Amino acid sequence: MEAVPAPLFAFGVIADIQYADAEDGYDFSGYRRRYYRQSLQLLRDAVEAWAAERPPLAFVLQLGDSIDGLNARGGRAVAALEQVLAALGRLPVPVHHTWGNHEFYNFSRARLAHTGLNSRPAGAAAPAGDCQAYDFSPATRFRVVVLDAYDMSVLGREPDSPRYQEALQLLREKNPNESLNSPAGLKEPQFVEFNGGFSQAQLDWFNEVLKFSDENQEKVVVMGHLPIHPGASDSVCLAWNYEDALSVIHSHRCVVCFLAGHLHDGGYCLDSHGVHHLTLEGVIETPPESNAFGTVYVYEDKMILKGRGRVSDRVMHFCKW
Ligand SMILES: Nc1ncnc2c1ncn2[C@@H]1O[C@H](COP(=O)(O)OP(=O)(O)O)[C@@H](O)[C@H]1O
Repeated sequence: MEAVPAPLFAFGVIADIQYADAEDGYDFSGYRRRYYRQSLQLLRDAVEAWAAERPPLAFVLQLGDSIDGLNARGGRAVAALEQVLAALGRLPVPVHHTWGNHEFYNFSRARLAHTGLNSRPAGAAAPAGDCQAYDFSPATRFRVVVLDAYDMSVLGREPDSPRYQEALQLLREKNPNESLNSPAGLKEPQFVEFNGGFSQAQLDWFNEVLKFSDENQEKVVVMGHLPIHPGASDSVCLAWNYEDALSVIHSHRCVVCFLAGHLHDGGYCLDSHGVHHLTLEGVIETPPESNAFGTVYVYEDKMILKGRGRVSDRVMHFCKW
């Protein structure tokens, strides 16, 4: 019998834990149940499963919305975050975090930088300013880029800051609704307050990282809280200027996969340039008897996602090699 080749390395993925010590509730539409308290147990179950994997995982990607905005109202943000980080801290491997809207409902951007959700290694090259994007290389000829989908946003920044004003102006231009969280009647429904986008400085930095990766024959996985391809999202959950991020990716050959959260139903597509877009199902809308996380096994020619609970298994071939 032919031996199954070992992967080069493997990593864990999880999205939208949205933990709060609160009774179950519902999403805005009132139809989707949210298991606020149980989500911490599902995270602990995920950690236990990852910790038992052999060979051990190289790292875990947490795709944003680790705690729910409900915590802010109850003054429980710090306690909730401590519990989530303690659960993840049982893993002996690095966890890389991207920030979602619910992080900003609980903490300012400045504050988040001083919490355990700041996973950017000290001294890592990053865009100028307070953008949280960074990249790292977990293995030879492989790179992970962590994007900051709320770099251009009204969430997380002081109302008197230039970036807040710039974001608000753009949002108001695109969204005339009384509630800026409402996408009703919009030509570009992603222009809602609970989303955000990428600044030009971040896109320029991203372009340089991908140029380096192209030149060094690296394969790149990109992660961000907001999806950037309509085939892997509904029209509301996309990043404001998702097309700009896609243009940067498509002007290089190195990117093999874009990982996102935010859309709790999940999504997937293979785009016209051979990039896999995987939007992970959210833990928060996952019943207690199931789960929503995965392990990605990386090979020379493909990545294999082993999904748990609501997350499906998936083989993602590297189309450009
Ligand atoms: N269609 C809508 N119209 C107005 N407000 C909305 C709408 N959809 C969501 N919201 C509000 O936007 C915010 C973010 O929505 P939420 O459901 O919490 O997003 P998430 O899926 O990230 O948890 C909430 O305050 C919610 O009440």
